[in-house]
Amino acid sequence: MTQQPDILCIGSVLWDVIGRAPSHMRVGSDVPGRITRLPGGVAMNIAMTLRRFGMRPALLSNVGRDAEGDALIAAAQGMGLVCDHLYRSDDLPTDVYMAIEGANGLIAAIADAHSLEAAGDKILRPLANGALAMPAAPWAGPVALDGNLTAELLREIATSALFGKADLRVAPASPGKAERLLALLGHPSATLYVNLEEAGLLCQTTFASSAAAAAGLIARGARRVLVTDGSNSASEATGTDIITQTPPAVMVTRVTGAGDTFMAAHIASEAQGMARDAALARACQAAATYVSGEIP
Ligand SMILES: Nc1ncnc2c1ncn2[C@@H]1O[C@H](COP(=O)(O)OP(=O)(O)OP(=O)(O)O)[C@@H](O)[C@H]1O
Ligand SMILES: O=c1[nH]cc([C@@H]2O[C@H](CO)[C@@H](O)[C@H]2O)c(=O)[nH]1
Repeated sequence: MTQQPDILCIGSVLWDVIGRAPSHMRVGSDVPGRITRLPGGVAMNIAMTLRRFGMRPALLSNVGRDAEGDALIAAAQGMGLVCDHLYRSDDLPTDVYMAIEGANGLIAAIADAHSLEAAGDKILRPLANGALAMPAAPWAGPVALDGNLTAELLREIATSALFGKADLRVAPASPGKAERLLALLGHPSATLYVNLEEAGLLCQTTFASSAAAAAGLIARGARRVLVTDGSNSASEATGTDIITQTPPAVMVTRVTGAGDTFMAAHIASEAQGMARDAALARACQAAATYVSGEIP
């Protein structure tokens, strides 16, 4: 039986292939280490985290009809993610992201999300054909949308009636793709989740604080934004005010994924009816707990 989701995660769902070595690495290094494969892609990461916070996300993406795709869907279903609405392409392979991490941090990464880009608006069919929604009754719940979609598709979403009633929560896929989100900046029901660097890229400037960045994005037409800045304060801004809070101090053992944890905790807190201050505090706390190495 198809499970009814309470949030849609739209964007990349792929395999992360991560090579990790304990040594300091540079261009051309060839060192012993470990290579692992785990479910990834921004939409998938957000969905996995939302699930931990008690929500029931459905994935909208392209997954190939290949062995990698079958294994990825089995992993997602095992975590309780709704996979019934994924587009399974016969000719587009499952996407993959590859990163090399040394003792000195991320050395380099390549995101091959070409199949998602090629699938285009086919991934959105369940929002029009009645499977999840239809033009006469558009999806009226939360949507976590990632910036792996092409700028063209993001522009279409920004004006589509299929998203006219949705509570859009938007995350960039990487600093390199941050500018794709410009199409959604003026969307009347979009909330943007960005870090300080991404806020600067969207506004073509640099900001000294999350509050300044949040104000800058509102000035550029955003309806609501949340800006994080690592251990420094995080801010939420609307057209009327800005609230700012400082995450609790913790010992950092991991950083990748902090932004996803912040966003998922914030969305889940609001879905549970928490007020703005409380939701921001819970998101800061959850992401700080995550970077400290614990599971929030
Ligand atoms: N050093 C830290 N100490 C405490 N909390 C932190 C630290 N780094 C990150 N956090 C928590 O995580 C949130 C998001 O961090 P950050 O701004 O680094 O996100 P990000 O750059 O999107 O992360 P990533 O891209 O690695 O997932 C912060 O608002 C904070 O709550
Ligand atoms: O362009 C992209 N870069 C990185 C990711 C994902 O983000 C995580 C790393 O920051 C990782 O899961 C990767 O798949 C993506 O989906 N698109």
